[in-house]
Amino acid sequence: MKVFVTRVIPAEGRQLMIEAGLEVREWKEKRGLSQKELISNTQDCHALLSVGTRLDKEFLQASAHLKVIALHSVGYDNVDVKTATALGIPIGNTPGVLSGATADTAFLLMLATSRKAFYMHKSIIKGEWGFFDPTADLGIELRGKTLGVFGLGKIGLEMAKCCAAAFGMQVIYHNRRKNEAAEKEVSARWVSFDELLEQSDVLTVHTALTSETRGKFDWSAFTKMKPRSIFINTARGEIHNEGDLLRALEEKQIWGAGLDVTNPEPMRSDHPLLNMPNVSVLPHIGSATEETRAAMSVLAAKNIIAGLKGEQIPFIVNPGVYK
Ligand SMILES: NC(=O)c1ccc[n+]([C@@H]2O[C@H](COP(=O)([O-])OP(=O)(O)OC[C@H]3O[C@@H](n4cnc5c(N)ncnc54)[C@H](O)[C@@H]3O)[C@@H](O)[C@H]2O)c1
Ligand SMILES: O=C(O)[C@H](O)CO
Repeated sequence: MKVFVTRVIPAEGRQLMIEAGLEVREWKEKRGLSQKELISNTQDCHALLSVGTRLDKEFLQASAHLKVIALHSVGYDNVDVKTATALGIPIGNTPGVLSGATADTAFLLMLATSRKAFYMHKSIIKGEWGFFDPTADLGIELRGKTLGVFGLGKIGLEMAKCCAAAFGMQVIYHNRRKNEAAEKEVSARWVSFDELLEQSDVLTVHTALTSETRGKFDWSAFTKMKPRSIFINTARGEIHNEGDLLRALEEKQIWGAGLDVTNPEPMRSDHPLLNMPNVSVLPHIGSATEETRAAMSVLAAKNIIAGLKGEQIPFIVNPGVYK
């Protein structure tokens, strides 16, 4: 049986599929696939392993013969899951194995932003390292401050643990429902969304992108935050409104921001956020460690192998497909 893979993936996952007797065809070009290329490459395949490729209704309807689709990500906001379920196609993702690496990225952005690290690094390259000025380029300390987590799930909990252990930060969070197990692990306290905005010194976003979370951090939200607070988003760029974030920083409604995700991606290289001292931006590298990407490829391969054997896939996004 044949699997089409929309990017070259780590050897660990590819090997697992080859050992299971599958023919693996990877898209090796250094550019994304067009919709037409995606459809034509998938036509003679039994499964698709998708690395960040948008899978919309048109693609799924043209590829209804697929026995399984495995995503090389935990997020599945770029897939029309409803259509896949209606067509009987199981969709798999890679939860858990990337939580540590992604939380590390949020922690890195928080610390880098609080000390203007990216901006100061650029100032050396520009030849601006002058005399020692005790009043210039000052950051904000994190010790004992309040961390607000929007979405205390797997990644949010890892971030909360890091912040509590490293800086003794108190953790508050907002989920639709309380996460009592996580509350115990980091002594977290549930608060309303408005209280999260009003009380957080650092507010870090870790929800999926859904119709409820899209655009949640807009002008109205930023104006409720503390003037010396830092906003971190490693979840999805569409959860914040980038124009409103820029204005909130320019008008000092908030102090700083750290982003691993932007809207759109890639961010244009002359975006004004990239020149602000209190802003740190990374190009969506949350899960980008050798260990994590290898583990993600293995989970995706396990989903493909199980799906092609006609078994229930181990990491399923749409369990309704089996009912
Ligand atoms: N930057 C990256 O490279 C990267 C890497 C991995 C994941 N992500 C993103 O992070 C997201 C979270 O991943 P996870 O594994 O922690 O997921 P998770 O399901 O374990 O956690 C998400 C949490 O958000 C909560 N939540 C959902 N909707 C909510 C709402 N409307 N209001 C408040 N809380 C809500 C859920 O209850 C859950 O606790 C993914 O969906 C993905 O978009 C980004
Ligand atoms: O959702 C994820 O796993 C990351 O954002 C990679 O796409």
